Amino acid sequence: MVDALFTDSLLPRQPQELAPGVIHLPGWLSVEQQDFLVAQFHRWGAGSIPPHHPEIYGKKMSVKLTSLGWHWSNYSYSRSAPEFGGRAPASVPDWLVGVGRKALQDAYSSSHASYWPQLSEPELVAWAATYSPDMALINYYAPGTSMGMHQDKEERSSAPVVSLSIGQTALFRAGNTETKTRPYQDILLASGDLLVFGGPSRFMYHGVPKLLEGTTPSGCLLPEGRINITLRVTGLHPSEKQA
Ligand SMILES: O=C(O)CCC(=O)C(=O)O
Ligand SMILES: [Fe+2]
Repeated sequence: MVDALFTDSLLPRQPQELAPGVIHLPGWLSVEQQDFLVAQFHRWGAGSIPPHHPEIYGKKMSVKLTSLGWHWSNYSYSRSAPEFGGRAPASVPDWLVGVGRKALQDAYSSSHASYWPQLSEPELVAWAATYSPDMALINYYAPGTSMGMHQDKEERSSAPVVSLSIGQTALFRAGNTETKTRPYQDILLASGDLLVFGGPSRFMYHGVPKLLEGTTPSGCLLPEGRINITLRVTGLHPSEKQA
């Protein structure tokens, strides 16, 4: 009861630099943008690779996944999905690349980021404009699901990861780059929040221990659960396939 009183919307949510390179901007997406992304989520899900529970070493993840640009399976990227008739995912649309660029520009502006990337505003704008994510992971967390601590390290690029959240609030655990264990910081990622992690924290361990019940904003087009979209630069050539 008391816990519920002090979670999420009742606490002031401010932009926060959790660690060098890790910036959380609460409420970055407007309600209209969130609505658009929910509709888009359904369109992507109806495409060549339906949301599915990926298997990791034979064990199914609780989260459902689809992707753009590259298919992800068992810690590796491929251009097509053998599990889905060899079909290839749709590519990352230009508008979503644009969202990624704006995300870097906003998150890493000197008003939020004091440690990294330490660029002047014009340098930041120019750098953000070169961000070209060639893959997006689109996760759906049904109520009660979670994601264990892991590093996003299948990419051969150290470009930042841009993460967007829609629907139920998630407890997100931002760890360190060495171990899955402490020190870590727990934050709440609510509908519309932006999180970026790059630079010295690009390969930090992170996970989602749980979703919070009763936190779907009223009017949200996603009736339950949570969508998380991460944009990544794979650094892979389109003709490559990871073993
Ligand atoms: O759902 C999240 O906030 C994080 C998702 C994530 O870590 C991943 O897809 O690799
Ligand atoms: Fe991740």
